[in-house]
Amino acid sequence: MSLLYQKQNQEIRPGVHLIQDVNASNSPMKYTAVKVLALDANASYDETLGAFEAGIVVLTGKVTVTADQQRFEGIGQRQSVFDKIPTDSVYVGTGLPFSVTAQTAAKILIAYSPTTTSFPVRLLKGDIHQIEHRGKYQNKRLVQNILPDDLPFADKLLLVEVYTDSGNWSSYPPHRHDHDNLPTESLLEEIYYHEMQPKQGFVFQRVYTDDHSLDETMTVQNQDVVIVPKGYHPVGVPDGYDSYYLNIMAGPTRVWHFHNAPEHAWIIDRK
Ligand SMILES: O=C(O)C[C@@H](O)[C@H](O)C(=O)CO
Repeated sequence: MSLLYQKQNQEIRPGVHLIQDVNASNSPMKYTAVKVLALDANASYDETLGAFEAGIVVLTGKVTVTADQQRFEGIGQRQSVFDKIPTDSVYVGTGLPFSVTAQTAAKILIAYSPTTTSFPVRLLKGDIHQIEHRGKYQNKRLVQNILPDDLPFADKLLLVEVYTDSGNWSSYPPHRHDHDNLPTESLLEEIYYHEMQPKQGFVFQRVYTDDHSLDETMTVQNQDVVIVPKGYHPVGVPDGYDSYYLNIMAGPTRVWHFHNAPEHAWIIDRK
């Protein structure tokens, strides 16, 4: 089973280009799915959700989103994800129709999680994001929380974006969240949508379980997706390149409690 989904570029509607489409039909993921779309200026994408909730993240550009008689005009805060400006997102509740119209050339990520529990449509402005500077030495990363577990605005979805600069590691020391054992650990699947700066760069990502029954190390390139159905999932960024990834997480309980690999937990305690 490959955990790596390389970028596509398929025009699915006039001016709407499909970059990624990972879901239960082409992956083992049960709680999470993702679409990444590039929209030409003035292009529109619309969809009616089945028994899913969705988080629409405006990765780049300016768009107008309509959902459930609400209209959010001119949302989006950046031209590149590497502007490191928290962007805007829209949460759309289960079963609702939505549309996205690009005012400028734009890129959006639509994160999905199956649910029949309704939560209201909500604009998640970038300026509400909780920003974190995590790590030390070559383990530093910038975290911009979009929909963390302390915002009760969704049934299952958790969304966060992470910047890891040249020569650093993130999602490190390795941790897992694949045991439904609260309060110690929650069971959350995870999807990574990666971008690189400069674009020709790559990162290494390893996904592995304690018993190594799953142990895959991948070369991940710009706009690739990596799925983490279970296991530890560290990311290493080569010198000279900067990494961005957006994480989608979901599972039986919407809380992020992870377990650090014991043999590597000392990394956290360095002075
Ligand atoms: O702190 C980081 O390096 C980011 C990770 O926590 C990432 O968001 C993840 O693996 C969540 O489980």
